[in-house]
Amino acid sequence: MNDTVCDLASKQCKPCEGGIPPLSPDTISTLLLQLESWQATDKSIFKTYPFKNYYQTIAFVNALAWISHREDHHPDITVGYNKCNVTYTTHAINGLSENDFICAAKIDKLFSI
Ligand SMILES: C[C@H](O)[C@H](O)[C@H]1CNC2=NC(N)=NC(=O)C2=N1
Repeated sequence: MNDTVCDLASKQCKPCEGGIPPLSPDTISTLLLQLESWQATDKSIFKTYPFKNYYQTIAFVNALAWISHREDHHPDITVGYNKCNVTYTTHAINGLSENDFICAAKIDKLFSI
């Protein structure tokens, strides 16, 4: 199995303090196919999750924060009454790394619970 085509959500983020190149546009396209409705710029991936109310939105944000802490990889989040926008980029390389896609897959899984 090609390394970019396997279960992203079961992987763990690797510490990144630079020293690796950002993912290529081809790899980004391949990895995006494994996510549910995420969109990409050349340096980030983002998605807005809908919720019924503020309580459910904040419960999601709390679980997201817990996963971010566990993975030591942190998204930018924008919270509204019934929606949450999640944006991942890898600051250390000013672009996208596999960590962004691993976390996005884990957040998709969280949302589907
Ligand atoms: C060592 C550890 O991987 C780094 O400090 C992490 C922490 N969380 C991070 N989160 C994000 N989004 N980008 C980073 O480059 C980053 N670096």
